[in-house]
Amino acid sequence: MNKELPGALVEEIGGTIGVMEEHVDFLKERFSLITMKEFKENKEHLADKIVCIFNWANKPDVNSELLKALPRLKVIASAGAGVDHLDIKMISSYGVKVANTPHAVTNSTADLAMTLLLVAARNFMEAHQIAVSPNTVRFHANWVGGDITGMTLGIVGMGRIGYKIAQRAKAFEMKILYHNRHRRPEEEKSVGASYCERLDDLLQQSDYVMLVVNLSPETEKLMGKHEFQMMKPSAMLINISRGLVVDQEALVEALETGQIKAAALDVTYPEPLPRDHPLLKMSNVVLAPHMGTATRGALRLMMEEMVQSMMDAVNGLPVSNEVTGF
Ligand SMILES: O=CC(=O)O
Repeated sequence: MNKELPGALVEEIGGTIGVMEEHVDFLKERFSLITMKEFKENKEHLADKIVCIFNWANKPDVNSELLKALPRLKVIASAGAGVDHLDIKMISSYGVKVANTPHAVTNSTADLAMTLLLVAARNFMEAHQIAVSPNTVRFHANWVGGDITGMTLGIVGMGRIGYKIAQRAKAFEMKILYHNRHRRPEEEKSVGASYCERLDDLLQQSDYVMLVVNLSPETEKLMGKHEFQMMKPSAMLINISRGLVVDQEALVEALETGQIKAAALDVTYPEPLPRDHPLLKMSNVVLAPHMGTATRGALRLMMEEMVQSMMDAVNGLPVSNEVTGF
């Protein structure tokens, strides 16, 4: 460990949830790294750690015990936009800031949102199975899908990612509706979107409903029985936000009873779903393993955004991307 550099606690180096191998040198040039495993084995290393890096995917257990062991800790840098895995109030009671990476993830997540929309709309999963089957055929009615051009996309949550999705949808010549806490006049104008103050209005008119909100007490189970009843039977739900934004039992029922046509989900609860979960067996469901940010570019940008926040904290500057308002 290089004693000259500020100390950083990281979950792990390499592995599936750790700092990617290709980012290790970049980090090591700036910080003296210690992993959680090393920390657990030898706690006295910790006292001089002033920053932490965590990946939401590991649902890191940032508890009082850890915070007490890090008396000089200034900031927890969390990869990704969502911070629902961290108890920010509790963390800030220790004088520690939390920073996320809201800019790094916008394009990759918006791209995945459109991927899910296209894959579900065009019955791509089934088409792929037919294409690779030994008994493949020249034409199959099951791969006749829904249209995109001219159809209505309802975006629930017009933040950074929602807006990027709207830009992509505009290029696909879709009609765009959005529901958001606040109206976004400039964004509306630039993509030709219409604001729906009531979520029900958006649900009733949309052919594709895209969930892009942060998970919070206000948005938990935002989509329940009533909301599915509001949707068109021909409509599809796409969720790239957090699983808990949807009442999953109500979703299963809506899919089983034909209240809605299909769902494409990057997020569920829990993740991954138990292997006997009904959503895994439905032909009108496309599942991805929570991979909105999983591109090389986004991972690199996330690391850069986290390092910026950590360097700010080390240098006593206002911390970039500090998460406030909890
Ligand atoms: O889920 C990924 C993120 O929060 O960016």
